[in-house]
Amino acid sequence: MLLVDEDASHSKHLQKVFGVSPWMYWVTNFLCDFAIYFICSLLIICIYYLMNVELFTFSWQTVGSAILVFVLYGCCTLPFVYIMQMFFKIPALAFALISIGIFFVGVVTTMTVMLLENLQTGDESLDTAHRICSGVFLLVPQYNLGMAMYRLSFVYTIYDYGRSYLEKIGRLDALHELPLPNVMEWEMIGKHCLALFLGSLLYMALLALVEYRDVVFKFIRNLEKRKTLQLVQKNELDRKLDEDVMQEQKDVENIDDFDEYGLVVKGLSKSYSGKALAVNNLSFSVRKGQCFGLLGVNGAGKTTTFSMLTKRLGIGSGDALIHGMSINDSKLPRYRLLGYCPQFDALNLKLTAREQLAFYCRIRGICEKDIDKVVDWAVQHMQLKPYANEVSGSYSGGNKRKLSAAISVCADPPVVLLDEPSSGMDPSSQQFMWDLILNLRRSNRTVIITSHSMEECEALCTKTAIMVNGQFECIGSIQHLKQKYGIGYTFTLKLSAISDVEQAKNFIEENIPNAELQSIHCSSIFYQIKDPKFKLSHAFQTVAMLKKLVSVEDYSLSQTTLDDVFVSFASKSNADIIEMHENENIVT
Ligand SMILES: Nc1ncnc2c1ncn2[C@@H]1O[C@H](COP(=O)(O)OP(=O)(O)OP(=O)(O)O)[C@@H](O)[C@H]1O
Repeated sequence: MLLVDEDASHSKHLQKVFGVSPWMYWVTNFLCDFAIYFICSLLIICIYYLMNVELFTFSWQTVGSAILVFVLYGCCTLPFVYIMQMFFKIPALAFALISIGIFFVGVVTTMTVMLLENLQTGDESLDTAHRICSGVFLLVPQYNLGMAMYRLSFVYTIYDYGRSYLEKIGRLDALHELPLPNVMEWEMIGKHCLALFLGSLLYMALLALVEYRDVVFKFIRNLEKRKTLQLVQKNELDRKLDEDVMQEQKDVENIDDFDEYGLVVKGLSKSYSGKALAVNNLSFSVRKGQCFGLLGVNGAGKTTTFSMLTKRLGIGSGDALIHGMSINDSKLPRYRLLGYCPQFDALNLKLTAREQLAFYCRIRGICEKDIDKVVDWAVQHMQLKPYANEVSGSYSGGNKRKLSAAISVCADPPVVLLDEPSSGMDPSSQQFMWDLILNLRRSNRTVIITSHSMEECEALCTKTAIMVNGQFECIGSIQHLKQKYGIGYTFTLKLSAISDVEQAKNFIEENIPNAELQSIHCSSIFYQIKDPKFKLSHAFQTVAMLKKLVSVEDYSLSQTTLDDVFVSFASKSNADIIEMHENENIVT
């Protein structure tokens, strides 16, 4: 259950970002699970022994064999379950279905072969069915456990008959000379032990294959890269790039001294479907001590970008360099360089803030003697002291976010990625988070944030890019964006009746030709007037004339803010999505 939980909450990914290699993750889990399983198995055998249940304890050889079978079964079943749990997202469902499945499969396969064996003695036609079943079922760990236990009980049954007979004839002194079969023989538990041993190797190899699939199946990655590049090239022909975005691309290409840069992203792209790009040829650079803001509407591709930077997703095409080293470089010490706060808090809700911070400090290689100091600092600094010893499941959303941010900076990494760091926070917590980011900048850390808020980017970022449908629509400092896009006015008109909208729209467009329609919501019409020399009096006169034709409930004219610019990009995103779906429908 914990594994499903860790995967679903992205805590496993966070551990990997902070330096836990896949093999280390699975080996530690295996050792921990196996230790618990082994102690439980020993306890069962001890209880049998103490309660004088002779079935598995009548001789030391049987006890040893039972322990061997349990050990091999544990080694085989644990990686088998690790693979099975990957198909689930809900921990309780995984627990229920996997345990019921294991029990059911174990009982059915074992009972089938036992029945066939018993029936076979009177009917030779069942011989083939028995041979096939007992051969194929060797692949099932639970069958091997069941049959091994059945064979051990079979030896005991012979022993019990022998003992009763010797007792009857008064020769119990010859008990040790009973001709019992060797339990380790091939047809007894030998083949089941070997099957369990080979099964453990098989399932461990499968687990390794799943974890290292990108390395093992390099051709799939290369194929994806080629496909993504084709999509990027196809898109390149259709799209018209903003001049600042093009300049940023050129600047990135021309960087030859990476010492000044915390992060350089070159032509990063990703496609999930193989048909459309979720991230389309992003290039940007962030100097040390600066904060880069990735601003975009829902679905713009911000999280996908972060997922590639933290290697949760393989890069479709392009590259990213952290302190001059490619993130694909196996020598890159990501655990030392990168801090990451995911969009959804990747916390273990059963641990306290202190425990989680100590856990991640250990993962990140902080000396044991310093861990308490770091944890105290983080708890104090993040205003988590009152809750530090409570399980994080009981925290409010804002405090969970603070804890996630604390985890991302606990080892003082030089590059910090924060995915919507202040989402769900009240204004005072938001201010607190902003102070934290500003402090990171002051201490020469490179910070990259994603956000939906222009205000946040204005307060924190030295460079901001607005992302629409996976690509940058504009990039630059907030001052630059304000100068470039924040000119002119936003003109809003609210009518009393929706039926008047068309007439009002035509009238405005006739009388104010440079008014660009941004959107229409119910009876409200939004225009942008980009001409800085536009006379306000002309707008008022036009509305006064319009009022004679239709009933105007309200209207406003204000200078364009960056939020208006963002909203206009968002409308463009929606329009593009609708157009894309329409095209898809035409094609189908
Ligand atoms: N696992 C996935 N499989 C298929 N498509 C996906 C997957 N994850 C994201 N997408 C698609 O990729 C695009 C970008 O999604 P992404 O989550 O990166 O956006 P975002 O900007 O982070 O949005 P939000 O602000 O809502 O988090 C969207 O169109 C989304 O539907």
